[in-house]
Amino acid sequence: MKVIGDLTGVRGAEMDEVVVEETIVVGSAVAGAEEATVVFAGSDVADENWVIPGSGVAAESERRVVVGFALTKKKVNSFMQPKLLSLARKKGIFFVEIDFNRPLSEQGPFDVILHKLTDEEWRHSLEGFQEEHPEVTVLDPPYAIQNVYNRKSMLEEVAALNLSNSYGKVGVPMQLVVTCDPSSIAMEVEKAGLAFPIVAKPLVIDGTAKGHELSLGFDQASLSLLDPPLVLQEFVNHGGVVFKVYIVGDAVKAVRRKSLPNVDRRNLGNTEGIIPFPRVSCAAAPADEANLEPGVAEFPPTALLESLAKELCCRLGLRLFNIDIIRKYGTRDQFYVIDINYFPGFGKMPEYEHIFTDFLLKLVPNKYMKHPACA
Ligand SMILES: O=P(O)(O)O[C@H]1[C@H](O)[C@@H](OP(=O)(O)O)[C@H](OP(=O)(O)O)[C@@H](OP(=O)(O)O)[C@H]1O
Ligand SMILES: Nc1ncnc2c1ncn2[C@@H]1O[C@H](COP(=O)(O)OP(=O)(O)O)[C@@H](O)[C@H]1O
Ligand SMILES: [Mg+2]
Ligand SMILES: [Mg+2]
Repeated sequence: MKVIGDLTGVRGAEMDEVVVEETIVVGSAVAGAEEATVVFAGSDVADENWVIPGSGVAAESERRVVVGFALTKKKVNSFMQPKLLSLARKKGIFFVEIDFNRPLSEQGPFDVILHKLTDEEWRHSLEGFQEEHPEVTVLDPPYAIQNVYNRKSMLEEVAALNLSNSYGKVGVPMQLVVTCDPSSIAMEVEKAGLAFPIVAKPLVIDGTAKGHELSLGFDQASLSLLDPPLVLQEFVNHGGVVFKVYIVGDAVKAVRRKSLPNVDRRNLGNTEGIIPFPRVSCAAAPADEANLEPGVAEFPPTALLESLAKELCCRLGLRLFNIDIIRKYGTRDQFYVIDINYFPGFGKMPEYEHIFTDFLLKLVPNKYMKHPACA
């Protein structure tokens, strides 16, 4: 493949050195240079050679994957890590921060919009933009995200799926939404037949810490201390390990995290009250494999997670999420999904920079194609 000219000026083509099959091209080019297509490989992704289609070195915006992003500072810090940005650049993917002070339609052009903001104004402007630009992929559609911001609707598709195959069974713990007066909670719980201990979770996740203020209830009398609206979920003994299963399109990767220890139901009478607990399963709390019983530490079968993820991608209409799944203690293949998070902490997902950039390129295949010589 001929390479003519050099590579500067093609915004983002700041490679000092690219490998073009056995030829090393060193230098820089002026965008819009005469003929040629450029085949280049980012130095650390040598197995992926990409050709920029069409004649001439890319005229700037028409031959690059431009991802507009609207994220909180916290999310930018945890997600936009240097290793992601540099690999993305090598693959011709450019992240452009969306300016909230200008109409979305005056920005771009974008191939993809990546977002995780909860304010209504943003949602409204994004939905308007989506109508004008159906060609732009929105990760993910606001209506689908809203579904997992409510702890009732969040798990409904998992319950409806009721996945059961030779690898195992995946359900959701018995749960009850309470919006009533606190004094009536005990009666509602008794009517629903929920067993103690019970995990009390805010019904709505609003992006603030409040949406993660969970507590454990051990006896009926204490339930009147709770502050609806809540989801009350039966506590399932699971050996102190939760599996966080990250999903990026069709890529699935599980990690182990610390979780709440088993509760001995024979001692329930000795424990009472509502006990708040911290975010026990955050990244700072990986599950220490050494102290875990073998059956507890064992990851759920990959095939089970992959079929669960595939189904939920379709049913939830989401491509970027994770699932918190636990194994019922004492069983080998009885699993419960207890939480689903939209656009979670992908920065903690092993190999996320490769997984995420490959996913983005697959979203806009006509922008780049595998050069036949490299196929
Ligand atoms: O609801 P749970 O199951 O706790 O999941 C949380 C949320 O996904 C958080 O994202 P958000 O804050 O956007 O809701 C994420 O924080 P980051 O996005 O900062 O990574 C946490 O990452 P860890 O704290 O690393 O687990 C992850 O554990
Ligand atoms: N039904 C349950 N049974 C046992 N442990 C639970 C249950 N629900 C939550 N937990 C524990 O509480 C932690 C946080 O619950 P989760 O529903 O994931 O809320 P959050 O959205 O704040 O992560 C879980 O990682 C797990 O350790
Ligand atoms: Mg969780
Ligand atoms: Mg969550």
